[in-house]
Amino acid sequence: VGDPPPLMDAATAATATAAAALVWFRKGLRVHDNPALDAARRSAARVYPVFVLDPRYLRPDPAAPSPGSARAGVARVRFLLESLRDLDARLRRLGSRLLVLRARDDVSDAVCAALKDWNIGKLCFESDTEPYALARDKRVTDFAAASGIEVFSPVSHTLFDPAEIIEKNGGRPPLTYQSFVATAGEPPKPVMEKYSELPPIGDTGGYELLPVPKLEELGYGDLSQEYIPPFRGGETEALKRMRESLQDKEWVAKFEKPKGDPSAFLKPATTVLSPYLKFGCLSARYFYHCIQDVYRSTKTHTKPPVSLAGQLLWRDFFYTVSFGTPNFHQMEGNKICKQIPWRENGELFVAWRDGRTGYPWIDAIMIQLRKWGWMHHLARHSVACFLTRGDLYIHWEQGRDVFERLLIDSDWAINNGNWLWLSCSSFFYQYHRIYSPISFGKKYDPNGDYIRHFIPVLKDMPKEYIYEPWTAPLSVQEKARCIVGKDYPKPVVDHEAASKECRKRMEEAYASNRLGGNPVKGNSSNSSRRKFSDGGQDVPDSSMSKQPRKRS
Ligand SMILES: Cc1cc2nc3c(=O)[nH]c(=O)nc-3n(C[C@H](O)[C@H](O)[C@H](O)COP(=O)(O)OP(=O)(O)OC[C@H]3O[C@@H](n4cnc5c(N)ncnc54)[C@H](O)[C@@H]3O)c2cc1C
Repeated sequence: VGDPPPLMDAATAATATAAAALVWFRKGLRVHDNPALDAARRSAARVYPVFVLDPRYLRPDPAAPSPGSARAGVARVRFLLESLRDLDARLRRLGSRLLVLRARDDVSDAVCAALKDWNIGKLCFESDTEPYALARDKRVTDFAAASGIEVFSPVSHTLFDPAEIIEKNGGRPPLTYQSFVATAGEPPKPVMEKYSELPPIGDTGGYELLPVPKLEELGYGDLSQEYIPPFRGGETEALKRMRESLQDKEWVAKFEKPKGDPSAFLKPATTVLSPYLKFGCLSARYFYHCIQDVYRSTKTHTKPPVSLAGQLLWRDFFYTVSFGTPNFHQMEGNKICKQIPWRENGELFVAWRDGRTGYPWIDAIMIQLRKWGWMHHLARHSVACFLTRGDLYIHWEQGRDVFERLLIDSDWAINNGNWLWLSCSSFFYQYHRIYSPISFGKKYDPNGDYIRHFIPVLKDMPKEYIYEPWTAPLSVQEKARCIVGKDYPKPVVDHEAASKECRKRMEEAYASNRLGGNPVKGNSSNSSRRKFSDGGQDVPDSSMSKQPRKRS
C-alpha cells in the first residue's frame, strides 16, 4: 500500500470498465433508480451485490427498556430483513443474488476485506450524509484509494445533493423551508432504464454464502409474543404501496398536511411510505416524479409545503440542514439549537416511554410506536410535545433516542430535525402552542377507537371518559373493569398545571438565549419564517392549550 491514488470523478468512474465491481448496499435497497448498481452493471464483467449486517444496530442499547434490547427495535430489524430478502429475490430474477456478510465489529473492515479477497476493481455505493456513515465510508474509500480501486458514490437517497444546495446557498444550509425550496429548484429525474440481466457474481472463495438471516439468528430471542407490524419491508411492497396511494388522484391532488386524522389506524391518513424511503426500498426521486405525473393529470393540486410532493421536500430540507450543521443531533455545540435547561426525571421519562402516563391519547401513541414502529405525523407531534415543552420538560434527545430505536422509519436527519422542531429548540418557536393530551385526539376520534385498539384495558370505558378515565366515577370504572390507579395509571402530571409551568420555563430559557446563551435568531414574531416553516407541520388548532402570545 503506497500513496493513495486520487479518486475518480463521478462521470469517469461511472463508465470506466473493471473486471469486478462490488455494489455495497446500505440504504438504497432497491433495483429501480439505483445509479450505483447501474454503474457497476455497465462497467464490470462481474458484479458482487453486497450487504453487511452492522453490529452497531444489533448491540445492546443501554437506554433500552429491557436489558439486552438491541439499538434497533425488533420491528425495524424485521423490516430490514424482509427488505433484504426482497432485494435478493429481485437480484436473482436478474441472474444475480445478494451476498449478506456479517461484520464482526466494524462494517468497513468487512467491506475492505471483501474488496481485497475478491480482487475488486470498482466499488459503487450510494452516498450517505449521516456522520456515522460518513466516517465509515471514509475508512472504506481511503482503503480503496490506497489499493487503486475506483470509487463511484452517487447521491440517490435524496432528491437533491445536500452538498450542492449548501454550496448554492453560499456555503451554509438554508434554514427555512422557503429558502430551501428557492435554492433547490427541480430534482433530477430517476434512472429507470429496464434491463433483464446483471453480470454474474465472481468467485467468492473463502466466504460461506448464507441466506438472509432470520430475526432469531440475530439474537432477538423469543419472538412468539411479539406483535407483527402491518407493514412488510421490500422494494416490491414499496412500489405496490406507492402505486396504491397514487391511484386515488383526487386524494393526491388534495393532500394537505397537517390535515388528516392521526388516529386512523385501519386506513392511515398518509402514505406510510416513510419506512420504504428510509431504507431506500423506494426512490424518493421516482416517488416525486410519479406525484408530478398525477398533478399533470388533475386540474388543480395543493402546493408545498402542505402537498404530498412538499412532504418529500421536507425530507430533503432536513437532510440538507443536518448535513451542514455540526452536532445537529444534540443540543450541545449545535448552533441552530436553543440551549434549554431540560430537567432530569427518570420516572416520568419511563412512564412516557412505556405508554404509562395515564393520558390514554399519549399512551396509545407510544404503544403504537412499540407495536407498529410507525405513527401518524400528528401523533408524533403529540407525544414529542408532551415529553418536552408541553408537559414533562424532559430533553428532546431522550425522546429522540426512543424514536430512533423503535421507529421502522427511524432516520437520523429527519428524526433529529423533527425533535428539534417539536421541542421548540429550532425551526419552530411558538412554545405557547401546546398540544392538549385530552382534546387534541378527541377532535378526530370522539369515541376513542384508537385508544381502545392500542390499550385494550380501556376498551369498555364509556366514550365520555375514554380520554380522561380518572374522572370516571368508581362505579363506571368497575363496570368497565378498569380501575384507575390499579388497571390503568393515574395521570403522571396535571396537564393544566404542567403546561403552564412549561411555558414559564420556556419563556425563561428563550430570554436567556436572547441574552447570549445561543446565537439562534429564532423569533416567533418573524412572519415570513412562520408563513413557511410551520405550514405543513403544525396544526393551528382549537384543541391546543394556548396562552396569550408572547414574543420570544
Ligand atoms: C418527533 C418526530 C420524529 C420523526 N421522526 C421521523 C423519522 O425518524 N423518520 C421519518 O421518516 N419521519 C419522521 N418524522 C416525520 C413524519 O412524521 C413521518 O415522515 C411521516 O409521518 C411518515 O408517514 P408517511 O410516510 O405516511 O408520510 P407522508 O405524509 O405520506 O409523507 C411522504 C413522505 O414525506 C416525508 N415526510 C413527511 N413528513 C415529513 C417531515 N415532517 N419531515 C421530513 N420528512 C417528512 C417522509 O419521507 C414521508 O414518507 C418524525 C416526526 C416527528 C414529529
